[in-house]
Amino acid sequence: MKVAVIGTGYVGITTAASLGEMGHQIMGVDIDEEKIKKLQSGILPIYEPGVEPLIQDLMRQGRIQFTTDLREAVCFADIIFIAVGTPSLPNGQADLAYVESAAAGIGKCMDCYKVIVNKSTVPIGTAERVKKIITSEVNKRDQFIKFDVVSNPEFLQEGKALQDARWPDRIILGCASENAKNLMNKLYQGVQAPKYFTSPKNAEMIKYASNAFLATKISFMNEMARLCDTLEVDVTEVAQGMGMDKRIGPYFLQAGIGYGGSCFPKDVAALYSMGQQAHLEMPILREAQKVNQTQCDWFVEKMKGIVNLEGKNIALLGLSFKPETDDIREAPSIKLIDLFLRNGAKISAYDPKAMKPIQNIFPQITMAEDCYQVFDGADIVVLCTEWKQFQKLDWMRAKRMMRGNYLFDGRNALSAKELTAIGFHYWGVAKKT
Ligand SMILES: NC(=O)c1ccc[n+]([C@@H]2O[C@H](COP(=O)([O-])OP(=O)(O)OC[C@H]3O[C@@H](n4cnc5c(N)ncnc54)[C@H](O)[C@@H]3O)[C@@H](O)[C@H]2O)c1
Ligand SMILES: O=c1ccn([C@@H]2O[C@H](COP(=O)(O)OP(=O)(O)O[C@H]3O[C@H](CO)[C@@H](O)[C@H](O)[C@H]3O)[C@@H](O)[C@H]2O)c(=O)[nH]1
Repeated sequence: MKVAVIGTGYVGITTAASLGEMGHQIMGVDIDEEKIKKLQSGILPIYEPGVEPLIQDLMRQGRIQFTTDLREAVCFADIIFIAVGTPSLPNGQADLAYVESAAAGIGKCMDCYKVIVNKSTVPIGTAERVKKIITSEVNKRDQFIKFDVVSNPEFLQEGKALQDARWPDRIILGCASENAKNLMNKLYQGVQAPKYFTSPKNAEMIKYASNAFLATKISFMNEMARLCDTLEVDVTEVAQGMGMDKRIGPYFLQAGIGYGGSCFPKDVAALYSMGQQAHLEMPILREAQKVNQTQCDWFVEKMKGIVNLEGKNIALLGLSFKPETDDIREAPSIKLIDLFLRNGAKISAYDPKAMKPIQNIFPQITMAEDCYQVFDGADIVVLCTEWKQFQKLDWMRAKRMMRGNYLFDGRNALSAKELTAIGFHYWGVAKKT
C-alpha cells in the first residue's frame, strides 16, 4: 500500500520506517526543510536506536522517500498518517494547531478517496474535528471526495521505538466505517499483535488513559518511596514484591526523580484539563502531577539534609529524560540543574547523547568529554539518567578522581553494597541494597 506520513519526528519517522519494513511504499513529509534534507541523505535528525540503518536500507530499496511537498505526499498515498506534535498550551490543553494545519493541507489537495489516520495524541473528538476541516477545504474547491478518518494512537517508548512498532502489545484502531477498518487491517496484517477495533473517540481516550495510568503508577511509587525513606524500608524490594502480583505487574514501579519526556507530563495535563472543561474534579490526576512536580525538590532536600551543596562540585550523570534517547523534553535533569545552581553548587555533566541541548539551556555548566572526566574534582555524584554505561563504570577509578565521596542515585540503578564497599557514601531513593 502507499502511505504518506505527515511529521517526521520520533513517532512519524518510526511509523514510516516500520511500515516500510512491512513492505509498504512510504513518503515522509515535514515542514522542517533541514529535517527533510538530512533524511534525504539518510541521516536521522534524532537519536533512536536502529531507525537510521533501517531508513538507509529502505532508501536503497526505493521503498521510502522524503519531501516538504504536502501535495506530492497526499496525491501519492492511499493512507495518510498525521504524526505532528501536540504540545501543551499554557493552560495544559493540547495545542491542535499542527494537527489542524495538516488536516487543512490534506483537504486542499486531496484528489480521491483516502484514509486519514491520526497517530498524534489528541483530545477526544479530534477525529471528528479533522473530518470537518478536511470537508470544509474540499467543499471550498466545489468538490465532493469521500474519505475516512481513523484514530490509531501510538504507544511506542522512546529508546525502544522500533521494537515497540514491530512488536506492539496491541494496535488500537478507532474506525467509523467498514472500508477504513478493512484497509487498516490490511495495512497492519504483517504485525503480530492483537488489533482492537473501536470508535475514534474511544481510541483517543484509550491513549490518554493509558499514559495517565502509567504516570500515576510512577507517582504512586514515588509517594511510597518518600514514606519508605522515612521508615527505613527499601522501596525497590517493595516494588519487586508488589510486582509479583499479576494484577499489579512488575512494570513502571520504579521510584526515582520522577517522570519526564514529551508525553507523560503533557498528556496528564491535557487529560486533567479535559476534566476541567467538563466541570469534573480529577483528584487522582491532580495529585499524580503534584507528586511528580515536587519529586526533584524532595530529592534535593534529602541531599541537603546529608551534605551542604554550597560551593560543592557536582558530577551529574545523564541528562536525557531516559536512557537511549537524545530527547530532553521535560527531562528531570533540567529541574535538578536549576536546583543545584540555586543552592550554590557547580556542575560538571556527562550524557552520551544529550549534552548539546542542555548546554544551550545552561551555558554556565561544564560538559565533560567522557564519562570519567566528569568526576574530576567532584564532591558529589548524582545519577540522573540510568544509561547502561553508568552501571558498568569503573567506580574505583571514578572515586580516585573525586575530591569527596557522596553518591546520590536518582534512579536506584546502582549497587549500594558495592559502592559503599569502595568508600562511597551512597544514598538512593529509599534504596538500601
Ligand atoms: N515521542 C513519543 O515517544 C511519542 C509516543 C507516542 C505518541 N506521541 C505523540 O505523537 C505526536 C508526535 O510526537 P513526536 O514526539 O514525534 O513529535 P516531534 O515534535 O518530534 O515531531 C513532530 C514533527 O511534525 C512536524 N510538523 C509539524 N506540523 C507539520 C505540518 N503541518 N506538516 C508537516 N510536518 C509538520 C514538525 O516539523 C516535527 O518534525 C504527539 O502528539 C505526541 O504526543 C509521541
Ligand atoms: O518505573 C518507571 C518507569 C518510567 N519512569 C520515567 O517515566 C518517564 C517516561 O518513560 P517511558 O514511559 O519509558 O518513556 P516515553 O518514551 O515517554 O513513553 C511513554 O510515553 C509515550 C508517548 O505517549 C507512550 O507512547 C509510551 O507508551 C509511554 O510509555 C521517564 O522519565 C522514565 O524515567 C519512572 O520514573 N519509573
